[in-house]
Amino acid sequence: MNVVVCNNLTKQYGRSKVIHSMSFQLAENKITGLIGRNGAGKTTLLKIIAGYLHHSSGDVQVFSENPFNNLKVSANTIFIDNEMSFSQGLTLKELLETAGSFYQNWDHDLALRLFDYFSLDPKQFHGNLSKGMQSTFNSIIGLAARCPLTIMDEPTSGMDSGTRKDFYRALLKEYIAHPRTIILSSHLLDEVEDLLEDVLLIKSGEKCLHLSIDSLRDYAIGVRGKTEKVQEWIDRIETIHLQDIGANLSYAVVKNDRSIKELEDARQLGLEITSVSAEDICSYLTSKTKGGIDHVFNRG
Ligand SMILES: Nc1ncnc2c1ncn2[C@@H]1O[C@H](COP(=O)(O)OP(=O)(O)OP(=O)(O)O)[C@@H](O)[C@H]1O
Repeated sequence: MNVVVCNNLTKQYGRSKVIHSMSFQLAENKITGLIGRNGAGKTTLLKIIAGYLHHSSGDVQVFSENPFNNLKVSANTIFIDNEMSFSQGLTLKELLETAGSFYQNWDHDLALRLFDYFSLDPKQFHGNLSKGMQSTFNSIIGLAARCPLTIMDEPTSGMDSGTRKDFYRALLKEYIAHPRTIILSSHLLDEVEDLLEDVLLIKSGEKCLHLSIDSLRDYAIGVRGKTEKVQEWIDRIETIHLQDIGANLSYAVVKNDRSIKELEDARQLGLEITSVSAEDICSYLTSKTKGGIDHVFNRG
């Protein structure tokens, strides 16, 4: 069953279109990484799915219903981000106690254990926490709520690296013990790669790729060698990325669908064929130019 189905989904803020005719489905009980650069439209898309924002055209269904202001969707969904606001008069301990009444699968014992582990002060107020501690508290709510659809928008924002690792480990353990549909947005695939089953990569409001993490790891190959040989080899091949890597040396990334003959040609030209990390593939595919930042410095 698909928990989220989008067909030609579009969102405009005034005249500015920020989600362009996006179509995809998210299956039940999978962890999907929503990956994209700053301003790609991740938060907008997640807020539409969570029912916080109206879409402009196309169709979006969550649990088979339009999510906007929908009771079924809000009862089954939690949206965690760093703008979450809580009752200012309540301490963290009181906030945890009241959270139980909002979420039907709330695990209070888990919330308390995580709260202790991350050394949060029960008498503290949410507004007085550091940015990283607010993210930690929000994430505890997100995990303990055990909502069938758990949406986390940059959940580790502000957390130190140890806390991030602990949080992702807690998320994985929770997910294995209590499967649910999780959407996790991040700029950094590296950090979440081992958790993910699927990746939805977006660029400037458009879907770039939606595939399993294994397929993404296998999506492209790199070739490196003398610039003229690299140029000769990629002559009729569409490149994903092309970069100077030293005096008369270049590195090109192409889709991993070359024929055996083409790969043999590359070896004959003295080119080295390498794998490309999933993080690099995402970075190259979402770059504004084929040469990345080097493009800014190459004026010739
Ligand atoms: N309320 C709004 N009114 C007008 N434009 C908006 C509004 N919210 C977002 N945008 C614009 O929509 C685009 C997508 O923003 P969004 O916050 O969804 O991206 P994002 O991928 O989450 O970015 P980041 O990774 O930087 O948080 C950006 O160009 C942003 O300026």
